[in-house]
Amino acid sequence: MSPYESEPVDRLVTASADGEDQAVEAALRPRLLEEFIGQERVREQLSLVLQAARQRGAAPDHVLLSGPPGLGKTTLSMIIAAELNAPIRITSGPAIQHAGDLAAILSSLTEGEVLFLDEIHRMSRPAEEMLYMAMEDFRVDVIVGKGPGATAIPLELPPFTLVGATTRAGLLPPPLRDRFGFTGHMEFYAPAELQRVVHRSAGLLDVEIDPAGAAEIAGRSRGTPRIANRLLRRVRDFAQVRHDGLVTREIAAQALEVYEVDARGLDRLDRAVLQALLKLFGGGPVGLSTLAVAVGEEAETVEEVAEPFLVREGLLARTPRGRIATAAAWQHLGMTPPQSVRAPRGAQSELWADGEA
Ligand SMILES: Nc1ncnc2c1ncn2[C@@H]1O[C@H](COP(=O)(O)OP(=O)(O)OP(=O)(O)O)[C@@H](O)[C@H]1O
Repeated sequence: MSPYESEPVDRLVTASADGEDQAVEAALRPRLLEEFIGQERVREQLSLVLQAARQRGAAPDHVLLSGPPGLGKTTLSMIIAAELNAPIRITSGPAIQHAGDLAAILSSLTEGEVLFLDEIHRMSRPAEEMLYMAMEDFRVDVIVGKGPGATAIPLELPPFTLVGATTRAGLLPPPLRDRFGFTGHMEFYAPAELQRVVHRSAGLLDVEIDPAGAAEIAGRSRGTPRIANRLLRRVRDFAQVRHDGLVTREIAAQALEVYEVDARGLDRLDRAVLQALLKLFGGGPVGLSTLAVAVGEEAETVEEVAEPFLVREGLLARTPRGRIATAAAWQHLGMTPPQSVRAPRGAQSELWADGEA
């Protein structure tokens, strides 16, 4: 299971969508490629694929979108359909347990339709094998009956475009990966891009916000538009209830302090892990299970929920000897590392190369 998928959804900074997100997201999704913010490379590549297909009057190659949740894979798949003026059918790997489930979907597609298959890496093996043939030859063999009397009835499919999304392109079997004509790798968004996302969403939600307010929310959103949109909604509540509705830098910062999302996007659990590492273990190295006991969480929760972001932010490093805090971690919590840690020797020294003396 991916570290992303195992995140509990009750965290404000989780990248997975909860019920409220799903309801609001539909309204916030950009509809066309030119409204889609950031991901310049994927956008340019995709725009060429789509334009060429439109010129040829044919369905484009199948598209694979890979990257962490909440970066806009579903949104892009809808944009692909909109740009092609084609209908879209949305399903997901876990929803397709049997090859028959997939056969039913494929056989009801219309010509040129876009089929969006989210979490494609979680499809069952027989369905996956059926998909190979459907993608390549626009044909499936439907098996009728069981045992020695079973027969395969070939079924022609209209040309369609599969858009697969995965958080883990590496988990896809090569035969499946190879059948996509184009793979777009989605990256975390830069703060300036997220600021534009916040600004745009604020406009759609009728929230009055100034540029510094949008920047403040963007900086705490962990590079993820879904989180940016969620934080914006919480900040909007705060601005409306406690103030006059206008979101400024100060209001955004105050609101997110109430919700325990700090200036760098760390929440309570992330900070508890760092604090234990620094205060109880002098910055490490300390074993995962010891660290987990210190924060009163399961080792899996610390490893899969808190650590990926802390590692990505360069605040924590996983080493064979245990978890180590980096110079940036001490700095972030406003603490001075002990002398022994400030001048490390050997293997750890590169962790300090860009930190304070
Ligand atoms: N580039 C973008 N510009 C503006 N809004 C965006 C962008 N990317 C994502 N969003 C917004 O972020 C939210 C989440 O996007 P989306 O559902 O497409 O993510 P996802 O990658 O499909 O996530 P998951 O893998 O969890 O389904 C949506 O509300 C969408 O409007």
